[in-house]
This record gives sequence, structure tokens and C-alpha cells, in this order.
Amino acid sequence: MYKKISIIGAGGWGTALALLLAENRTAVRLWAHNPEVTKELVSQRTNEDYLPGVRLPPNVYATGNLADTLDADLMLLVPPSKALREVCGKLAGLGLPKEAVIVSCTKGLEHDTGKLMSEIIEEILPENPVAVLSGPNHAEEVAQRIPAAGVLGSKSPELLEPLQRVFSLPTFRAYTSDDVMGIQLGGALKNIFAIGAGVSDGFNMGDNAKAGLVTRALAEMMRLGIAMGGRRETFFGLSGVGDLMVTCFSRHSRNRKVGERLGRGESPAQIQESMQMVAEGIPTALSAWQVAQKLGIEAPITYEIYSVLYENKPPHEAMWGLLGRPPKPESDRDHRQG
Ligand SMILES: NC(=O)c1ccc[n+]([C@@H]2O[C@H](COP(=O)([O-])OP(=O)(O)OC[C@H]3O[C@@H](n4cnc5c(N)ncnc54)[C@H](O)[C@@H]3O)[C@@H](O)[C@H]2O)c1
Ligand SMILES: O=P(O)(O)OC[C@H](O)CO
Repeated sequence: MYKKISIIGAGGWGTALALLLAENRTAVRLWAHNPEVTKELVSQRTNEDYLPGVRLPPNVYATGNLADTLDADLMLLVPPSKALREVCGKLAGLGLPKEAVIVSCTKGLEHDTGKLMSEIIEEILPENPVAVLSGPNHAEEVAQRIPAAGVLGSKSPELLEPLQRVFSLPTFRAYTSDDVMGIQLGGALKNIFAIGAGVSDGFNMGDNAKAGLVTRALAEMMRLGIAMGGRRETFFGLSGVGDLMVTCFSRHSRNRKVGERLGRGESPAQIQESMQMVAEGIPTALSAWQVAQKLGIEAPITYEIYSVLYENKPPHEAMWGLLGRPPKPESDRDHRQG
């Protein structure tokens, strides 16, 4: 069992994971990027801006000094995806021991390279064993010990059993998989579709429209995800359809809320300026559209969300763009075409 756990990133998810893993009575170090957050975590034991209503237990030590986190046998990386490369670079520069097992809990796809988080970690910290955690896990519920399930993935099977033991807690059920790409692709791509589901909510379009959109989103997630190296069955699991459902339907989802605000008439710039928390669907829409073009995969929902976010396309035009596509069979004979 891991004895020294460090969590890099004290946003909502990093903080919820600290509360969860502290139940094992293990020492947990929680690193915050923002000095104000560190101050509050240390002095008040709370994180009101990112995860209101929780209190850190005594075995969680908050720090703003990354060097304090290096003495760890298990390190969870939970920064926003756009900061992961920078965080890994800092850990490498500080000499993170190569024995430390790294678990990426971040959901995203890098701009221009199209790399998943595990690929960035392996590039910068090539000697550390790497795993990922994904699934339908809103921090707000996990922190309140409302039951949830997630999936741990690694290419190294020997990592999975000890990780599963650490993450198996009374209110958290951890599954395992060797499809590291598929798990991360589900977790990254669903955020784009949750923005679309939110637009549908913002338009008050009704339950039929949203169910239709989310179902076609699953087909698109699979087309793109399989072309990028994920396995078909993984997209029917917790990190695929499971996370797609929770993010498209939950009142907690930041991505769904971004879409809802777009549907109600706010601009992408207005929304981003007023949002402190990360909505990964915004950067991922650009990365995924870049990848879809490169691989020649038809990705109409991704394209419409990308156009709304990056090309000032009005959301109602995006919606009509999707409804007005040429008729086609429901199942894709050629998985590249939508
Ligand atoms: N919140 C959830 O329910 C949840 C659940 C599963 C996965 N995730 C994923 O976890 C990742 C983090 O999300 P979150 O919800 O914890 O974020 P958040 O929006 O709650 O907080 C973002 C955090 O990132 C920090 N940050 C900003 N710039 C940084 C930088 N350059 N370097 C390091 N840290 C920086 C901020 O200070 C803040 O603490 C995302 O990829 C998200 O998709 C979130
Ligand atoms: O609040 P969101 O939209 O960032 O989603 C958080 C998690 O990824 C849900 O599993």
C-alpha cells in the first residue's frame, strides 16, 4: 500500500481526491498553485472558491511549495490540462524520484500535438510508472461521500492492483483497465459534448433533443476515440458513456453550464472572463477538431462546438447545422464517417 501520497493541484478535483484518499489514514500532501488557496487551505483548512463546504482532515498537509511534494510513492496530477506540461517540467527539474507512481486525473487533449495527459507525462518523466483515473466523478459529490465509481488505467498491469486497493473506499468503487488511451479519450471528449448538451438546455429544447444529441455524441466519441487508439468497448464503460451521461445531465458540470450560458446568449469571451474554474471542453474542442481534420474523421458536433467557441458562430446556427446534415443510416458502416 502506498504510504506517502502527493496531490498536485488543489482545484475541486484535487481537493476531493485528498479528502477521499485521506480516509486510508495515509499522509496526503496537497499542492496548490494559487498562493491565496494555499493560505486558506493551511489556515482555515477549507477551499471555498473551488470546493465549498469541505474541511481538510488532519492527515492532509497543504503546501504551495512543489518541492514539499517530492517525497511520495504515489503522485496524483490534477492541474488543468493546459498546465500539465509545465507542472511535469517543474517536477522533472526538481528531481522527482523515478520510483514515484504517477496517476493523471486531468481530462484533456493538448493543442497542436493532440497528446493525451499520459503521453505528456511519459514524454517528460519517462522513467516514472504512469496510470490514469477517469469516470463519472463530480468533485462536489465525491467530497460529500456520495457513492461513485471510477476506472484506473495503465499499460503496466502490475500497477493496477495496488492502485485499485488505494482507491477502493466505502463510497468509491474503483475498476481497472489496460486501455489507457480509451479511458482518457472518453474523459476528454465528453467535455465538448457536454457543452453541446448545455446549449440545448440553454435553448430549452427539451428532453428528446438532448437525448438525440447525447446519443449522436457517443457515436462521435467512438469514431474519433477508436481512430485515436481507444478500444470500442471502453467507450461503453464508466469513462465513456458513464462520464458522458453525468457531464451532459449534471447540475454540477462546468462544461454543461458553459453551454447553457452560450445558449442563453452570452459570448465565449464573456463566459471565460467570469469563470474561475476550468471547463476543459473549451480547449479540448480545438484540440479534437485539429485531430479530427488530421485523421479525416467526420466529427460534426465537435466542429459545431469549435465554431461557436473559436469562430463566433451563433449557437442557433450550429444547432441548425447539425439538424440540416444529409440523411444517413444510424450505424456507421465506415467508422470514419458521421
Ligand atoms: N471538478 C471535477 O469534478 C473533476 C472531476 C474529474 C476530473 N476533473 C479534471 O481535473 C482537472 C482539474 O479540474 P478541477 O475541477 O480540479 O479544477 P478547478 O477549476 O476546480 O481548479 C483549477 C485549479 O488549477 C489551478 N491552476 C491554474 N493554473 C495553473 C497552473 N498553471 N499550474 C497549476 N495549477 C494551475 C488553479 O489554481 C485551481 O486550483 C481538469 O482536467 C478536470 O477536467 C475534474
Ligand atoms: O464539471 P465538469 O464539466 O468539468 O466535469 C467534471 C467531471 O469530469 C465529471 O466526471
